[in-house]
Amino acid sequence: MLVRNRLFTLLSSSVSLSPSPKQCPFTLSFKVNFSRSIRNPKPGPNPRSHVTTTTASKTTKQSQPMSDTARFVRTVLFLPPGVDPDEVTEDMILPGSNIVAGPYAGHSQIKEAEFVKSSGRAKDCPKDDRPEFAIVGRSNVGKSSLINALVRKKEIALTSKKPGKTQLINHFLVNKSWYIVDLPGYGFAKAPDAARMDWFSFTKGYFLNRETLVGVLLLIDASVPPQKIDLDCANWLGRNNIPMTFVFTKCDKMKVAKGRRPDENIRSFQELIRENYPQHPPWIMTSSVTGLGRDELLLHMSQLRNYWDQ
Ligand SMILES: Nc1nc2c(ncn2[C@@H]2O[C@H](COP(=O)(O)OP(=O)(O)OP(=O)(O)O)[C@@H](O)[C@H]2O)c(=O)[nH]1
Ligand SMILES: [Mg+2]
Repeated sequence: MLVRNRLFTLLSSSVSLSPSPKQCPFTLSFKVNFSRSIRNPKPGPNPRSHVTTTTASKTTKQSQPMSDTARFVRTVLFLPPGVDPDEVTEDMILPGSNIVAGPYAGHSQIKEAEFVKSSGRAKDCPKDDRPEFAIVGRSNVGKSSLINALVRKKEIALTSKKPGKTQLINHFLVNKSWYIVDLPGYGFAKAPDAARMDWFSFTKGYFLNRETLVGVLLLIDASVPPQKIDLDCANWLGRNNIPMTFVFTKCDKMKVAKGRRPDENIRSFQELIRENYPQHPPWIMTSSVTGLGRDELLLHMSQLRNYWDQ
């Protein structure tokens, strides 16, 4: 019940949207099925791997009535495999997120990270079987900065004040066992429409064919109000059943244009997402400047990875 109270406060205190959700041009026209919240888990010996997924429809408890709290928890929180919604307690929720830590959360520290290669096309990407996470978002949202913060190396991924720095698919090998992938940003403000569309044709092949993609971290700039292009991207990923985590960046920026603070922008974004997703995708607040959310995000990635690895 504690869980319910805490999240209810978080969501019900949403600031009013401008424009309101009903008039909002960002409203998505479909409901996304997040049943594949974790992509391509390898079939394995773990007896729990088939019991609980994040979808109610797949659990063995389908015929039992669900408690209000369980229903609420399922709608608002991200439940990783192996977690019973009736057993979620407040201390299982990672701070600054809606993510529950489950039994697959494990070793998450990064001991070593190295740049492996840049690829111009999906078919040129590394061909081994290691799981990977793609970092996606608008130009200048902080993708390269987040990678540097995660691996605690200042310049492993090149950052720039000028949007459009990252132009290729860049693979970074972590602990010799999994990849972080830095992708070019979309929606570079000064690019003509044709060039913006190129982003989708460039990355589409990667998203749709990359068998080892565990999930996408979709970065959203928390220092600005919700942007249509971010919702379009989430929309596209959802429609294609590509599991995503919303990673809110720049949460340290308290002095922002138009007077809206990161927490207000995040609530607005969540409100728009909540309208259209039967189950809320995982989200987390981060700052590459202060390190906010770093350890929590790594733990989240560890549980997705470990489940995938079964
Ligand atoms: N205050 C603040 N600034 C940030 C944060 N993350 C990134 N920045 C700044 O935002 C700018 C863009 O950061 P990048 O990491 O290069 O962004 P990107 O998404 O990789 O950009 P492209 O490669 O051009 O798509 C840089 O000036 C960063 O210093 C953050 O968490 N807080
Ligand atoms: Mg970059």
